[in-house]
Amino acid sequence: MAKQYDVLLRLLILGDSGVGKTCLLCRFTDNEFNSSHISTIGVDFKMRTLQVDGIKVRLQIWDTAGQERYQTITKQYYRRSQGIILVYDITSSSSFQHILKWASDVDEFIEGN
Ligand SMILES: Nc1nc2c(ncn2[C@@H]2O[C@H](COP(=O)(O)OP(=O)(O)OP(=O)(O)O)[C@@H](O)[C@H]2O)c(=O)[nH]1
Repeated sequence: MAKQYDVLLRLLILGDSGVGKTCLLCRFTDNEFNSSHISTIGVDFKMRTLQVDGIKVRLQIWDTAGQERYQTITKQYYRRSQGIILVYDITSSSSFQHILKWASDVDEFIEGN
């Protein structure tokens, strides 16, 4: 059986609740958009495999809940990822300002572990 991928990369999406993290991921993996907002509970993931310079790269992208009450769960995934995508809503300045907080949380968690 042909190998399904050559490289596996784990990415994590972070940002305030409602900024569009799940929608962004659904568009990227399934080319779909759903206008209803159902908050992610804890974490969820989707995959997409791309060809990059002849190499099959499988992206395993973890979508996290933006709500504060899930942060104990979502922080467990910081260390397991090889890349982090920080998302904000272009119509919400507070969600943009909070990007600094998300980034410093990641730094803090990674340094402490
Ligand atoms: N107009 C517009 N609305 C969007 C866009 N992306 C997402 N939305 C809407 O924003 C709302 C929230 O989107 P989600 O993707 O569920 O947000 P989220 O960041 O995953 O939220 P949590 O799971 O609570 O952290 C939904 O009602 C979407 O329809 C966009 O590009 N344009």
